[in-house]
Amino acid sequence: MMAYLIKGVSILGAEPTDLYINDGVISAPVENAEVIDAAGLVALPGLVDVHTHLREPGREDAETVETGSRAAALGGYTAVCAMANTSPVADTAGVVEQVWRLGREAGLVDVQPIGAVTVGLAGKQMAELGAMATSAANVRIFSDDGFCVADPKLMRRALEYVKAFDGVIAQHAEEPRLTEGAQMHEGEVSTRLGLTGWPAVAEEAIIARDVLLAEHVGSRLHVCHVSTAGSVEVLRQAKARGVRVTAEVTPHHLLLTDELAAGYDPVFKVNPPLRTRSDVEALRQALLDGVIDVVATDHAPHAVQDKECEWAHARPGMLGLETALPIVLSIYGPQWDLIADRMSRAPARIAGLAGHGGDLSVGSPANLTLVDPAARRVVDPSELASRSRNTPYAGMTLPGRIVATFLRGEATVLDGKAVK
Ligand SMILES: NC(=O)N[C@@H](CC(=O)O)C(=O)O
Ligand SMILES: [Zn+2]
Ligand SMILES: [Zn+2]
Repeated sequence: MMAYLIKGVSILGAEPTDLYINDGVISAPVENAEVIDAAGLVALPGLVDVHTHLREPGREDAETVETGSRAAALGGYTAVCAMANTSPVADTAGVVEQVWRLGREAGLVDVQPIGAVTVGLAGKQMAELGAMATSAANVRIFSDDGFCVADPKLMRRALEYVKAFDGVIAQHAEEPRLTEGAQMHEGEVSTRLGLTGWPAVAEEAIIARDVLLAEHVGSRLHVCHVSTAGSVEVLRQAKARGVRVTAEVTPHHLLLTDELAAGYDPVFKVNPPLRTRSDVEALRQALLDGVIDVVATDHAPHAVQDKECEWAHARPGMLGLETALPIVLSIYGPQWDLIADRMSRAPARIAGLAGHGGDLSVGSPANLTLVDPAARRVVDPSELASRSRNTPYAGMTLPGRIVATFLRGEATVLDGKAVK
């Protein structure tokens, strides 16, 4: 294993220093280390994504564990949690172990599988949560993402069940009866365009119900892709009461609005939909306040034929892994401690990933990324490592280039390029 001297690096924006990596950990000075000139670079703990779609098994034409892992490493990530809406669904020990193993084989990030809450994501019968928890994949997050666990009794039972092993239910909050046929955010723009609306209350009503259920049974709830100002208020009150709830926001909900639907380009179609400017402002403030705990990408690759078609027929979802840090930097600027907390420490804690989200002190696992905050780049979909091309940021100039990423002391990215 190669030893590295990362020379003149700024850890979380502090005065430049030398950082050594040896034997998989941040180490005391060693001889014969490979020198990386890190003047002007900032070191962050490796980013952790609690919400990634890798599409394998089943839609390897859109993404594989390997291509998604490469996109993640290039984005500065050292761990991603892979959502269960694959084909077959990750609702058994067999499937989660397969995804976990593929992640190990790719060796670019730690791939932590998420297990489905219900069999086939059908919302009828609870999946074998215990078997997935005790499998080699060691599943702790369970989610029917893509669908809402709409049945309150099932949701209650799932919350109770995972308590035994400190698991968490990650809810895609969407009351299905309120979003039938929905194409975009319900508001002025949907009225103007004549598209069926997805009202904010469809999200807020489920979050309100679920925080009450989590409070009632004393379990952990995680809310996926929070998108409205009203949801933030429900979460703020629940947290003030001490409910064990955490929440995520995506880079796209922190930046983009429903006005983008006006061009009918399906690259902007996503679930939950892009909302209004005032929702965006509330989400930005909630991430600062800690009412929203983490930034999660909801990286949702889709094949060309599923995206480059009529708006109504296009699949919802957008790429996120390779642009998340630049988007967050463009919004918040160099608030490195905030970024490290919301994109590494807090997500590692929620996912129970020991070894990630550390403080880069001597002896801790060398999971880290080096960022050049002064570099700017134009997003070019053809240059992405993802197998899909559905980025909403094409042509945008964004700050921050990921120069290197290390997973347990092994370089996964050097000079801005994946090493394998
Ligand atoms: N976010 C999306 O619009 N799509 C996700 C599913 C989901 O996160 O709900 C997908 O799997 O494509
Ligand atoms: Zn979802
Ligand atoms: Zn998702």
